Amino acid sequence: MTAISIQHLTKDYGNHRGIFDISFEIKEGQVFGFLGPNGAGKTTTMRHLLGFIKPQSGSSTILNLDCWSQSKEIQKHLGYLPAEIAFPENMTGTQLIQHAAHMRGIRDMKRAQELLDMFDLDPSTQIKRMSKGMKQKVGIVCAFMHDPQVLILDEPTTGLDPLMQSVFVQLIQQEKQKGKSILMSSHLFEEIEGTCDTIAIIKQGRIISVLDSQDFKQYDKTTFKLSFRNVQDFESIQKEDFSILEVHEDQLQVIVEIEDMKMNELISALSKRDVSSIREIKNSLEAYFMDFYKEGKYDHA
Ligand SMILES: Nc1ncnc2c1ncn2[C@@H]1O[C@H](COP(=O)(O)OP(=O)(O)OP(=O)(O)O)[C@@H](O)[C@H]1O
Repeated sequence: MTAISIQHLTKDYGNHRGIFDISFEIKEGQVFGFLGPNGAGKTTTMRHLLGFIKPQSGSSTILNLDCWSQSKEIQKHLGYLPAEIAFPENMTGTQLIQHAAHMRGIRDMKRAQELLDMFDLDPSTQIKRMSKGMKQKVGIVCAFMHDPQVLILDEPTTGLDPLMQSVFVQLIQQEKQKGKSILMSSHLFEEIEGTCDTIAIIKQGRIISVLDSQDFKQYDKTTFKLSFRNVQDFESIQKEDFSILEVHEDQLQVIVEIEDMKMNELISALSKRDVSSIREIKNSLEAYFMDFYKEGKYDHA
């Protein structure tokens, strides 16, 4: 069954800003990553799903309910974590969580307590005295505590430290196991790589690429910075059949991108040469996405 469906969604704010002809579907039990540079249109798309914005054209549904006209019904099945959470500052975290539970008619606070334990949060502090990370944890508890069927998470790990980011990845994996459908925007490649079945990349309001996790494997390449002790070896390696990204003559350095299946060929070529250092310089999936993020590439007029 389709959990979220977006069909030709458009909201033109003028000056090429907004979203244009966005279409994608998220199936039940699917974790869908939404990636794109600042101002690309992720939040605008999500706000349509929440029923906060009326589309100029196109439509969106959650669990076959229309996001604009049936948003109240959708709320019962939806958990939402906004990118910027505006909490009432004069409450404690506990009061806010209880208030949110009351609004949703939740009496059993077992799941809320499990989430508090998982994220190691004592919510008794006044919200105005909480750090950004603590507020984010309160937001996560409020988004997940009613065990919603569909989750929309806008940059959910903003402000969380690396340990808590990994706890969050575990939470997403658990929810996926339970069959929940999740749309999540993020700027963190590891988070996306560790959780998502499908990724859509949005740029300047348009979807420019949709990949599924099988496709990521095709980008299993590693980039190495190789330094040599002599000019002959530095020059001869460039004549081998490797994809050379950069050459730094003054440092006798070559930057190569190697597909995993060609790794043995690289090792064999290096064993015949005098190598002073080998450094892995970046994750290939990240490199792949960076290509889309870069100014000028895949831009629409
Ligand atoms: N209410 C509005 N009025 C005018 N322009 C808007 C409005 N809301 C968003 N925009 C513009 O639409 C574009 C998309 O913004 P959006 O917030 O959806 O981007 P985003 O992908 O979520 O960015 P970020 O990663 O920075 O959060 C931006 O150019 C933004 O300035």
